[in-house]
Parts: sequence; structure tokens; C-alpha cells
Amino acid sequence: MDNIKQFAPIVYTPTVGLVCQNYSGLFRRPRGMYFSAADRGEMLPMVYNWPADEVDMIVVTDGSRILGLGDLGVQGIGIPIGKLDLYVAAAGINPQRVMPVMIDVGTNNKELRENPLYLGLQQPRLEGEEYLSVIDEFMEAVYTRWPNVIVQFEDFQSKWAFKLLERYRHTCRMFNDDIQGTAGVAVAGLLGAVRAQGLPMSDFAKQKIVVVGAGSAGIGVLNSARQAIARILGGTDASYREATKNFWLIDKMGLVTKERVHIDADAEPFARDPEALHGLKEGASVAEVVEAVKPDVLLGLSGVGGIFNQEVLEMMRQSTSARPAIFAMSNPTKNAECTAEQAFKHVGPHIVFASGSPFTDVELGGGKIGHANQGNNMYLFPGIGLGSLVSGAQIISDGMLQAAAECLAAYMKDEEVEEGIIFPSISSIRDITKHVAAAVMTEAIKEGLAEGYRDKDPKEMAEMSQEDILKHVELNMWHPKYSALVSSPR
Ligand SMILES: NC(=O)C1=CN([C@@H]2O[C@H](COP(=O)(O)OP(=O)(O)OC[C@H]3O[C@@H](n4cnc5c(N)ncnc54)[C@H](O)[C@@H]3O)[C@@H](O)[C@H]2O)C=CC1
Ligand SMILES: CC(=O)C(=O)O
Ligand SMILES: [Mg+2]
Repeated sequence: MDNIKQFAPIVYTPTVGLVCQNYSGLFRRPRGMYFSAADRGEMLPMVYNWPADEVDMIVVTDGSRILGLGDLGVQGIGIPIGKLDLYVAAAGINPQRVMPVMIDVGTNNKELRENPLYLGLQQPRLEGEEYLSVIDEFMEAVYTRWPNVIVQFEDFQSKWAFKLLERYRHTCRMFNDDIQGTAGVAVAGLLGAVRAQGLPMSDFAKQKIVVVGAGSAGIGVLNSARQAIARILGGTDASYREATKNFWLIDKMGLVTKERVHIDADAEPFARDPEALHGLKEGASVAEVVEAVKPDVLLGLSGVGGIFNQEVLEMMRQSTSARPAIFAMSNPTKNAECTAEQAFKHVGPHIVFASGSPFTDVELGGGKIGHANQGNNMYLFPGIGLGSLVSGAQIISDGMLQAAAECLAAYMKDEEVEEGIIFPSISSIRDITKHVAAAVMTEAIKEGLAEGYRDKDPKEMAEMSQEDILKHVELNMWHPKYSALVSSPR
């Protein structure tokens, strides 16, 4: 907690990625709970083997998309461990009340399946109903023992991430961090990029945004940004349709248009109409799209390191924005779409830059600094989890997530944003998290979702002032303060 800036890159991205890649060789003792396909029918009794009586926070993965490193099977447990370390440091969740979980349904990583040291099931991943039955059983088991626990889904491949979110979010206290946490952070960053141009927030509705990557993270960001723009435009059905025109979506097959034969249902609303293509064709490359669109924002959630190459970045010089924004959000560092240095060098000193993994600031000469912001869901997930926990929210609603994003955006001062600093320093993450949690709790109360926590019942919560809410959040954050074992001599 005292040295979070130095330690976050170790317990979290990028080092946690390296740990996951080598986990079977590094393993000494389990630091989380493993539920495997072979445990079907046994998960409820298994849950009672977890040594802590109370669990507040679970982070669960099936290891199928670990950062931008692909399917790492059970070795992905490093991610829940690292995310929960941040829950302790940033949100003040008691470290005895966190539970990292790996659901082992096999792996499609052939190399791991053939590695005699691999710790997980050496079989291809379960699919379809069989897969769902494992996740259902796990969810039922943990909520039976700990009805108030918050479950954060992390690093599931997109194919399942959206389905599982839809399956549980209406009845359980759960969220998907890659879809929902990332979206909030990205929207806060996009609003920061508008402010950095000296424009009013309503000008967000005029921004041209190219998103590279149509997975859980990219589509989550697009949905959330579309919602924010549609609200500016009036919030009608027509404004939602209008808002989609701001976006250009590129996946591994290039620009996504309505001409695409097999288009993902989640990506479909963002497919460009043939009459609004600016002369581009279905499948156009990143460079072609940037050249034709001259976007205000180029945002990467593709997992492909270096895809914002010199050619692409030099084309961003033609951006119609006074402060073009380059968000290279993929993790870990090697998978970032470009480095901070490359972005400032090839686009120019006036850009706003953010990346998923940390880069150091760039010296621009003449005493000027190019700020390398870290645009990572770590700014939001601890506050979303904490705010949901201490309000006793029944579910985690869109309104609560939006309140979290707005709180993060408002955290930055105008002078900072003008300098291109759009996210706060990691060293203030505990304070940010406290405010985000209070915003989440305020919204949960407003929506009638707060069921109370510890000595506070819903009626008392409904009467709390902003100050009371902040105090309630703070009081429920754990601090590592221990009583002295030996009393000092008189
Ligand atoms: N900064 C942050 O807070 C977060 C960053 N991420 C990062 O985002 C990345 C993607 O995550 P997901 O969306 O869950 O993964 P995913 O695997 O579901 O999606 C990747 C997307 O990139 C596209 N893609 C792949 N190769 C491409 C290429 N050569 N050109 C253009 N598009 C290409 C794919 O078609 C797919 O749509 C990962 O590296 C992850 O670490 C994810 C969540 C949060
Ligand atoms: C940051 C994060 O959640 C990811 O890269 O998947
Ligand atoms: Mg993740």
C-alpha cells in the first residue's frame, strides 16, 4: 500500500503475465481455489473447505484469455491473485476475505496439454452446455456459502464473457471487469481527451473514434461510449443509431462493415454502412482506415503488440483533433499496440497517450514531458467491488457502473487534463477507489438496490448524506494496523 506505484507492475501487469506463462514451473503452494470439470457434483461441499468463514470478494477466471497472452489454462490463476492483491491495496478488502478462483475446464493450448509439468486438466476445453453446467455449479456453490459475496469475472474469452455476464448479472452480485471495468476507464479517458482539447464535454458526440479489437474489451468500450454519446444527443432510439456513426471498428479481418458475411452479434451494431465508408472497403487495414477517417482517437484493445506501427502513427498526424488521442490499451507491455515513446515520436508532442501497462513519461526536449497515462481497469474495478459490497447492492447495475466512470472522469483537475494527464497517479489509488465506491453506493441507494451492510439497514442508507456515504466506505476499508505484541517498557 505504501509503495503501490513500484509494486503494481509486479503483482499486476506486466509481471503477472510472465508469472502466468511460467506458472506450472513456479508453483509452490495453491494461493486460490481450483474447481475442475472433474469436480462436477462436488462443488458445494468443496466450497466449505475454503478456510475463511467470510469471503467478500471472488475473482474468477477460466484461463481462456489471459491478458493478451491467450489460453494459459490453470496458469491463469495469477490474474485473480493479482487482481485481489489490488483489492486489498486499493479497496481495503480484508486479505483474509478474498478468494482467487480458477475454473479448470481443460485448455486449448496444445503446448500446455503436452507439457508434463502442466498443473491442469490435460484435455481440450469443455464446450456448450457442459461448460455452462460447470460455471452454474460454481456460482450456486459460492452464493450458497456466502450469499453476499461479489464475484468478478476476469479474462474469459469473449465467446463466453458476454454470455456469462448476461446469464448472471440480473440475479447475482457480479460483473465482468474486462467488459464493464475497462469500458468505464476508457470512457473516462475519452472524456479526458475531449477536455484536453479545451472543448466542452458535449463535443464528445463529435469525436471520430477508431477501435482496433472487437473482443470483450473493445465491444465493452464501444457499447459504453455509444451510450455516453447517445445521452448527449438526447437518449432516444434515434440518438443511439446516430451515435454508432462515430465509431470505426477493426478486428483481425480488418474494418467491420455490414458486408461482413459472418458478423458477431455484439459487433453488428458497429458495422459501418456501405454508404458511410469514406471510400473504404470491408476489411480495410488500420492504416487505410486512419488515413481515410483522420480520427480524433485511435484506441487499441487487440492484444497485438506493435500494430500501431510507424506508418499508422504518422497517419495520425492528419487527425482532425487538436490533441489526437492514442490509447494502446492491450496488456502486458509486449502486447501494447505501441509504446509511449513511439506515439510521441511519430505523432507529435501534442498527443494524449494512455496504455494498459505502465510506460515511463517521455522527455520531449525543452523541459517538456509527454505523459504516459496508464489506462487500466485497475482504476475502477476495486471501487465497483467495494461500493457494491458496502451498500449490499442486489446486483451491479449499468447506472452504478456509469457512476463509477463519471467519478473517475471528474477526479482529474482542468490543469492536469490540459497537460495531457487524464488518469490519476497510481499512488493515489486508495483515495480514488474510496470516491468511486462512494459514487457506486450512492447510485445503488438511488436505484433502490442497496440492501444494507453490517449495522446499516437500507432505510438508514437511504437517509445518508454524501459525507455519511464517504465515511461509511472509509470505515469499512481494512488497514494493516496491528496491536503491539510486546508493550513498551514504562
Ligand atoms: N487496459 C485495460 O484495462 C484492459 C486491457 N485489455 C486487453 O485488451 C486485449 C484484448 O482483450 P479481449 O477483448 O478480451 O480479447 P479478445 O481476444 O476477445 O479480442 C481481441 C480482438 O482483437 C482482434 N484482433 C486480433 N488480431 C488483430 C489484428 N491483427 N488486427 C486487428 N484486430 C485484431 C480480434 O479479432 C478480436 O476482436 C488484451 O490484450 C487485454 O489484455 C483487456 C481488458 C482491460
Ligand atoms: C487489465 C485487464 O483486465 C486485462 O488486460 O485483461
Ligand atoms: Mg482482464
